[in-house]
Amino acid sequence: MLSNPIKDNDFLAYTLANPDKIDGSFNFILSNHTRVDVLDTGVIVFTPNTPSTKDIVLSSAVHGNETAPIEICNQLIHDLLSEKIIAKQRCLFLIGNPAAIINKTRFIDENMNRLFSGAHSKGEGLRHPERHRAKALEQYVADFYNANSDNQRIHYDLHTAIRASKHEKFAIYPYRPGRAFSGEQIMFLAACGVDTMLFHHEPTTTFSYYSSEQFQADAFTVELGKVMPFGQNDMSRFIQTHTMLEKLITEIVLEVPAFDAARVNLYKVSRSINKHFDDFEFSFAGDVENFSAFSQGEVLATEGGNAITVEHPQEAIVFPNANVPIGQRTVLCLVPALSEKIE
Ligand SMILES: O=C(O)CCC(=O)N[C@@H](CCC(=O)O)C(=O)O
Ligand SMILES: [Zn+2]
Repeated sequence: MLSNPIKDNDFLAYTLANPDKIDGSFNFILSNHTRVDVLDTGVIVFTPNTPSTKDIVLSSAVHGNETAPIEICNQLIHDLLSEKIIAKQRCLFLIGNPAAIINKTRFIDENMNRLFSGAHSKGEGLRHPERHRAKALEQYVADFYNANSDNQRIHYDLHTAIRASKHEKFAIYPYRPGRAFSGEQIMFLAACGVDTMLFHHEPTTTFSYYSSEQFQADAFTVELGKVMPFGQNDMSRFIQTHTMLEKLITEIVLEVPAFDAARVNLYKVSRSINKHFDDFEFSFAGDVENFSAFSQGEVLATEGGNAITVEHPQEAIVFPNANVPIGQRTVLCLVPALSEKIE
C-alpha cells in the first residue's frame, strides 16, 4: 500500500500530467477512515470504512472546455485527500476527457456525450480515443455500482452550457419509462441552485441516461451555468452547489424539503430536432438564450428547403447548435411539464 503520491492533493494537475493513462492503478488509506483507489487517469474512488447508504458518481469534463464543474470536483477531491472533509458515502469522481481539457475544447474527435450505452462501439467502432474512453467510463461506473447493490445509486454528470440561459442552472432528467421521477432528487438539485428540470422524452446516448437506464441510478445531466475558460469562472456562483455536494458526500442522512412544484421550473422535452441536411440553419439570432420561447407557427429553422416551425402554443428552446454532424440533435424543444409522475 502506497502513501498518497498526488502532489498537493491536486488530482486535476495529476490527471492533466498523465492525460492518456497512468502507470498502473494504485490505492492508499487516509488515517484509517477512507480507502482511496486511483484506477485510471481522471478516475478516483473514495470508500469509507464505515457502512454507507449512497454510491455517488460525480463526473465532469465529459466536455473538455466546461471548466466550472472540473474546478468544483477538484476542490471536493482536494478536501477529501487532505482530510479537511471525510467521506461518509462511497464516491467515484470521473474527469471525463483530460485530452480535451488540455486542448480547451468540447472534444477532440467526437462528442463523448453521444457515445454511451454502447454507441462507442457502433458504426465504425472504437476508432479514436474518445470512443475508448466512453467505453472505459461505462465500465468504471458499472464496477462501482456492482460492488454494492444495496446503496442508493446517484450520478450527477456536471456540465456548463455553451450559451447563456434564462434559468442559469438546470438539469436534464433522462427518460425513465415506468419509473416515477424523484421529488427528493428534484429538491436536492434545487438546494444546489439547480431550480429548473427538463424531463427527457426518449432514450439517448448520454452518460446520465446510461447510469439511469443500466443501474436505475438517480442520474442527471446538470448544467451549472455558461461555459468559461479556467480562471474566468465566478466561483461564488457555485457555492450552493459545492456546499450541497459536500453534504451529500459527508453526511449519512441528508434532509431535503418535501417536493414543492412552486419552487422549481418543470419542462418536458416535446421533441428533439435532429439535423438531416448540411444547410441546417436556425432562424433566430445566434445569441438567443436557452429557454427563449417561440409561438406556434414561428419558423425555428430551415433545412433542405423545409421550414421547421413551432408545433405547440409555445415551445422554449435549449441547446441550439447547428454545428453538429448529420443525424445529431440540433436543439431540444420544451413545453411546460404539467402531469409528470413525481414521488
Ligand atoms: O449548451 C449546449 O449546447 C450543450 C451543453 C451540453 O453539453 N449539454 C449536454 C446535455 C446532455 C443531455 O441531454 O442529457 C449535451 O449536449 O451533451
Ligand atoms: Zn457539456
